[in-house]
Amino acid sequence: MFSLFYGLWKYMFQKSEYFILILGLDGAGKTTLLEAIKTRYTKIPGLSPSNIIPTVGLNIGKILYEGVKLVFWDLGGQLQLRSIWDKYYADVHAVIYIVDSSDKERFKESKDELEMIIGHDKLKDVPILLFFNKQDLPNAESIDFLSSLFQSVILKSTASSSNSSNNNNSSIVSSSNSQTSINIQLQSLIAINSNSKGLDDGIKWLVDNLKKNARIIENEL
Ligand SMILES: Nc1nc2c(ncn2[C@@H]2O[C@H](COP(=O)(O)OP(=O)(O)OP(=O)(O)O)[C@@H](O)[C@H]2O)c(=O)[nH]1
Ligand SMILES: [Mg+2]
Repeated sequence: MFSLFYGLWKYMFQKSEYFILILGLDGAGKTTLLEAIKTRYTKIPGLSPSNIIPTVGLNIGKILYEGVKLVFWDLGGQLQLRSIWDKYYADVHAVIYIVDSSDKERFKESKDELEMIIGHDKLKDVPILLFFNKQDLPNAESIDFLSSLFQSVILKSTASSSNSSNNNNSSIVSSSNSQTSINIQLQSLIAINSNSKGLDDGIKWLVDNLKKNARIIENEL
């Protein structure tokens, strides 16, 4: 009986809370993004980019956005730290994946990591926000170029896709077979600028998707 009332109380009064994992190669800008999110959406500003050092453990940020709580987990991207990424997969509602748009030598490495994420069993039905960061740099590749480069990973991961669409910075790829469905948004970003439109657009897309259809994580019940 108690659990019934508790469930009802939770449903009526508690704000939804979503966990979001921030992944990407070392140096892509994950922590810079996390700090920009704090600056943009909370009253306490995040660290300035000059005070950010490479991540070894876990950085956490929490915000309230349009009535929902978002908890961001930022992990280190160095090769030897990537083996712990998947320990978090079962506990997240969404993934943000960041690419350094100027690091041409590592696009292949970044694509390979993204491919593993998209294809991972524990991340089925989880929305993925793919940020092409550092768009302020003169040697950054264009969003068109990066979109077609990364589109191949997305399509490969959904080999049985029945339908895909692409407009400007966004790409929603879906499949009639729910086992291979994927919901991914491609978005430009300048993480060092906490007021960038890319940041706003990306977070809005994420929250809209979570509100519509977030997966249920068992140990939350
Ligand atoms: N120009 C420019 N530099 C950026 C941007 N975002 C991040 N950087 C720089 O990229 C470098 C790496 O940023 P981090 O946020 O530490 O990268 P990370 O992905 O957290 O790296 P790890 O913690 O090692 O996995 C820093 O020197 C940042 O200032 C951006 O939008 N533009
Ligand atoms: Mg970091």
